[in-house]
Amino acid sequence: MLERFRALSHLVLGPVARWLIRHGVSPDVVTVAGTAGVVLGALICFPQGWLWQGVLIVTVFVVSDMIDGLMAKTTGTASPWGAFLDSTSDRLGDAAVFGGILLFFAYRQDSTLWAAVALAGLVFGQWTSYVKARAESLGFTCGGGLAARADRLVIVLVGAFLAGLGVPYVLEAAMALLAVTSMITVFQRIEQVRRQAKGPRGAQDSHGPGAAHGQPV
Ligand SMILES: CCCCCCCC/C=C\CCCCCCCC(=O)OC[C@H](COP(=O)(O)OP(=O)(O)OC[C@H]1O[C@@H](n2ccc(N)nc2=O)[C@H](O)[C@@H]1O)OC(=O)CCCCCCC/C=C\CCCCCCCC
Ligand SMILES: O=P([O-])([O-])O[C@@H]1[C@@H](O)[C@H](O)[C@@H](O)[C@H](O)[C@@H]1O
Ligand SMILES: [Mg+2]
Ligand SMILES: [Mg+2]
Repeated sequence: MLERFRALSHLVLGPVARWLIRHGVSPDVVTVAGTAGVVLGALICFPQGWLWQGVLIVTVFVVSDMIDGLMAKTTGTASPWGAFLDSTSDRLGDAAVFGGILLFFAYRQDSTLWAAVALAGLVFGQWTSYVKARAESLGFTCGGGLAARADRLVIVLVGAFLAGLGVPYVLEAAMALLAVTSMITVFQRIEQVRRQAKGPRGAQDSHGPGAAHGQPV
């Protein structure tokens, strides 16, 4: 849903990207540093119960994930390596954010139930991304759906921020929403792939999806 704001985010973050480029910073450095910041911020702050503080730190670093690609496109250095580094780093950052919230529920709230819901949000979120990555590796088109990554991050971060300010049950509601919407997104994406695979081209065309990779479709 938030994907439509990508152009707007480029407009807002353009000056930051150009400043970093002028100072000789590469997109890969921004990707790696941003991921490290997300991981450290989430895993240090959330299990301690420092929720709003953790959200502010994580938000600063998660925004760098919009800046790295913008820098690469601005300098004409966008590459398959950059795409690979960016996507695989995102998985680690996401795991730290949801893992941090899981540890918060387990150790600060003593709630196995909500820790399990956070785990479900983590698993369905990573599954969503994997479905897209695997589908694209087989030559299918796949993406979008109810809760893509930016949507998932905004839901968990807004929920944690408000919970940190003392709003009751908002983090629980956010985690439940995430678990459900991410699961729906998995099925939406699987259905996208199934339609292509079982359609006339996917089933019959030996030059269609999957053929180039020597994989069964
Ligand atoms: C008073 C103070 C209040 C403070 C309140 C704080 C509360 C904070 C709460 C929430 C904020 C959360 C914000 C988080 C937004 C997350 C957005 C996000 O995840 O963005 C990531 C994606 C970027 O995706 P990706 O990495 O795939 O794209 P890139 O552009 O990087 O391109 C990748 C290609 O680039 C090349 N490449 C990359 C790297 C590299 N090293 N080399 C390369 O070559 C390569 O070709 C790659 O393929 O961004 C998006 O998806 C864009 C859309 C996101 C729009 C987000 C808009 C946020 C909107 C709302 C925030 C609501 C806040 C509400 C606060 C309410 C508080 C009560
Ligand atoms: O698939 P998803 O998680 O909703 O959203 C995202 C993809 O659209 C993007 O291509 C990739 O770089 C990110 O790491 C993330 O995976
Ligand atoms: Mg990025
Ligand atoms: Mg990314």
